[in-house]
Amino acid sequence: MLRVTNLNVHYAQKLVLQQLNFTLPAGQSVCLLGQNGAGKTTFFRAILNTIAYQGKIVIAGQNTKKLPRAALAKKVAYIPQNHEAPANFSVFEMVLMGTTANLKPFQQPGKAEEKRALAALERLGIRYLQHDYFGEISGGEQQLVTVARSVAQNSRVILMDEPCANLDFGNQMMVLEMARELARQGFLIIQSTHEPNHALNYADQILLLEKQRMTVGKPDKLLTSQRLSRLYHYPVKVVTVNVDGQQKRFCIAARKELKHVANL
Ligand SMILES: Nc1ncnc2c1ncn2[C@@H]1O[C@H](COP(=O)(O)OP(=O)(O)OP(=O)(O)O)[C@@H](O)[C@H]1O
Repeated sequence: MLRVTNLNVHYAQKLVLQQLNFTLPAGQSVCLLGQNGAGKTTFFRAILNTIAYQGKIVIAGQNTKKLPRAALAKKVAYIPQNHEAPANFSVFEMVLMGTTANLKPFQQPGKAEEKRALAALERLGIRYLQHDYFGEISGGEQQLVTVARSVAQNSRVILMDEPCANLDFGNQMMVLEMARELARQGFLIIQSTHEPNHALNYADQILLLEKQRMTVGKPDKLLTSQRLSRLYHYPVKVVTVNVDGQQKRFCIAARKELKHVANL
């Protein structure tokens, strides 16, 4: 579904992504981990063809560099980290806009698109917001609307840049479960996150970005105490807990005392 070959990205003299080579099949929920500034958004930008890069990115057999923007939008939906709030659009209109990626030039959304937009709002549990202005709802609600828009877009690859960042605990779980459900329906979902517990419990596959390089693997193999401590420069322990007969793994901070606080 997504094949990345010899991907290198620089900003001026600064090398951000170096020699990335991997393939991700359809039907997976993938978590992308990496420190602040590691290059997660840059990786998404390369897939979206909005920055210059060396190498090749192929989605469903097609080189994304050669796809016109509209054709790429049919294949990839993107939820950015910070969304601008166009105050004069309603929530329903915002989500309906997602459906236009699949329309012909100048074609207006019809009944089928309206139905899809409403279904996406329903799925995110925010249909009650449909008549509100996007600019007048909370940051977390806006986040859910952008997720609904990407679902309405119906592209087979969905890139989510920290989709849970502004959400309350229940809505975080809902987005994670929805990502997993969409993956079961054949979508490829890649979401960046700073919460290793989301990756440990909800991802089929992990992308771990460290020192410009990407490592790909299953959560139980890749997300060890040692690896996560090294990644975040902070001692953590991954523990296994039996939850209602199921073995779940959690990452917890393992520093015994806060030395940096004592030094203040
Ligand atoms: N337009 C740009 N011009 C120059 N440098 C940039 C640009 N955009 C990003 N960078 C740099 O590239 C590096 C990777 O940035 P990126 O936003 O991809 O990181 P990230 O992993 O998404 O970070 P975070 O987790 O903090 O959102 C950072 O050092 C950043 O300062």
